[in-house]
Amino acid sequence: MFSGILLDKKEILKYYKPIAVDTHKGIQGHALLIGGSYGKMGAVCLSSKAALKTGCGLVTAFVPKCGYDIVQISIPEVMVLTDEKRKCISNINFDFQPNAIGIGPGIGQDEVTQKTFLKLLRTNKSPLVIDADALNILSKNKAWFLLLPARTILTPHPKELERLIGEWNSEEEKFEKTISFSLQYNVIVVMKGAPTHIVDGETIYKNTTGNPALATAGSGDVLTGMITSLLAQSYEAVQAAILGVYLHGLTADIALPKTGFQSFIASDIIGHIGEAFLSLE
Ligand SMILES: NC(=O)C1=CN([C@@H]2O[C@H](COP(=O)(O)OP(=O)(O)OC[C@H]3O[C@@H](n4cnc5c(N)ncnc54)[C@H](O)[C@@H]3O)[C@@H](O)[C@H]2O)[C@@H](O)CC1
Ligand SMILES: Nc1ncnc2c1ncn2[C@@H]1O[C@H](COP(=O)(O)OP(=O)(O)O)[C@@H](O)[C@H]1O
Ligand SMILES: [Mg+2]
Repeated sequence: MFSGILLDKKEILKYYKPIAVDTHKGIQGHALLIGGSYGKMGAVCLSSKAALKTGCGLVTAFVPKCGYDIVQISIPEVMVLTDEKRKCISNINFDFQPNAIGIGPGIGQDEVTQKTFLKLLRTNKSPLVIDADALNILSKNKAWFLLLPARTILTPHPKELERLIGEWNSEEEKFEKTISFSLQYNVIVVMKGAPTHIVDGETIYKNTTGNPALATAGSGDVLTGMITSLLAQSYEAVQAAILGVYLHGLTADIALPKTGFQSFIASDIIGHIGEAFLSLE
């Protein structure tokens, strides 16, 4: 029997903050999405667009040089900073203080990318979401776990989770190991799956939205953008994770009668974020 907290609409409305009438883009949060590499620029495009569509005022994407035109043309609302390298990220450098940073979608695991990620971990002052290849880099360098800022959000799928915490022999052991990891490093783990669980120390949240339509490329990249956006809008870390996961799943539930399971793609998640928010009003 599940003994944690079920994430249904009633629970979500405890955290959800409607937009203030007098807000403006300058106080609505500035998210920085760091990712992309040659052939995987779509991942960071999806994250950045999802961040905007989840309500933050400004979004900047930091990408390798080859991503400049791709991001500018596919999402004109997003600002772009580029690395000096063409195909991968080697020197993360920006001259503003983001309200939240999401790193990992499509970033690859090149040696130079690993080095600059380490530098970011040592110097960063913004709330952080770590996904995809940034998680895989962490798994290859487990000593870096100690550098994770308190309340960092990690969003592994089951394979990424296994790389982080090692194998498990039962569901129970998987949760025990994830809870220990979360407690030891004071981080929040979004255990993506069907369903997704969010582990914050000994508290476990179980999501109630979502369906197999989400089993499609880029679905997690979108989630990273949504959670980073909420974090940039001043939601506390676990609340950003919870609300992001709930809304992400809800988009697929809303879209399903129109798209069916098969034709739903990650861009359809982004296309339905508005309806998901409206259902909370
Ligand atoms: N359009 C794009 O640019 C895309 C880029 N992507 C990027 O590609 C890189 C590699 O990510 P991947 O996740 O594909 O590669 P990984 O090697 O991390 O994960 C794939 C492996 O995990 C297993 N796996 C995934 N979900 C699972 C689940 N729910 N249960 C059990 N096993 C599961 C798969 O069977 C496979 O063996 C990342 O940087 C990611 O962001 C992907 O997100 C796909 C789309
Ligand atoms: N059968 C399913 N039911 C519900 N959610 C699913 C299902 N399959 C995948 N998802 C969700 O889709 C997302 C997949 O993330 P991920 O594997 O990182 O994708 P990608 O790396 O391609 O962006 C997660 O949020 C996961 O919970
Ligand atoms: Mg992923």
